[in-house]
Amino acid sequence: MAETLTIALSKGRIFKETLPLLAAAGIEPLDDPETSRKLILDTNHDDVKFVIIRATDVPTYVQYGAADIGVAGKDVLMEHGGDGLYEPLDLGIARCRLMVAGRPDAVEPRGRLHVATKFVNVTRRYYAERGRQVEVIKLYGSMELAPLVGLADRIVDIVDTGNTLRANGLAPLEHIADISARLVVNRAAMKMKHARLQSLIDCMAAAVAATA
Ligand SMILES: Nc1ncnc2c1ncn2[C@@H]1O[C@H](COP(=O)(O)OP(=O)(O)OP(=O)(O)O)[C@@H](O)[C@H]1O
Ligand SMILES: O=P(O)(O)OC[C@H]1O[C@H](OP(=O)(O)OP(=O)(O)O)[C@H](O)[C@@H]1O
Repeated sequence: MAETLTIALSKGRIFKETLPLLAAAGIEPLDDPETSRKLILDTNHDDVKFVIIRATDVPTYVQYGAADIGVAGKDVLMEHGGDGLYEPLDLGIARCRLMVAGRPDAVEPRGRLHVATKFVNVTRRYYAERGRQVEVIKLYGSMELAPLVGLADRIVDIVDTGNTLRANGLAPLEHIADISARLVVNRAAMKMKHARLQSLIDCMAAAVAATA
């Protein structure tokens, strides 16, 4: 049997939207991660496995070679930095925008701007490039709450429909980047398992082109 090919995916929208692209490459899971408690899923190929992990952990697993290939949002990749990763394909799925948001009537504070986010590296870089010293406050979720309770003046978060911001009386203020999910490949695996990975990338690229 050939050496195992390990594919890292997160539950939810990434898994759901990647499935048809993997099916185009002839790869299908034998379990549903939404109902199964298993973290390693078998597929219809004995030598292909999925590992089901948090979205933010995908670059780390692929960087260290614990997974050969994975799917991660560009937001997560920007925050991770991309060390040890090859990014061969924009899958065009899980599209959204990374934005600065705040109260619609937001004024500049007297002191430093306080910005709450889980994207601390991206946020520091964004303001540093604009020559602004800001206080970045690391949160792990529910960023929209921060300006409502006086924890921060702004947030940096994902915006899709804008419903979450609106529901909390916030508005998008500055666009940082357009986001979609990307295929990421471990650099060493790309050499060692080149033929299999390249044919998987090619099949997925054809499926992406067909849906565009
Ligand atoms: N509302 C959204 N609409 C479209 N794409 C989104 C939306 N929210 C997040 N995304 C994209 O999908 C990716 C995965 O999001 P998902 O909600 O599955 O994980 P998460 O909750 O951000 O991560 P974690 O599991 O670490 O909390 C994000 O990195 C982003 O690129
Ligand atoms: O602009 P919207 O369409 O409201 O989407 C934006 C929200 O989606 C994401 O959250 P998360 O993935 O936790 O929420 P979801 O899975 O309910 O979209 C993100 O952190 C925002 O809170």
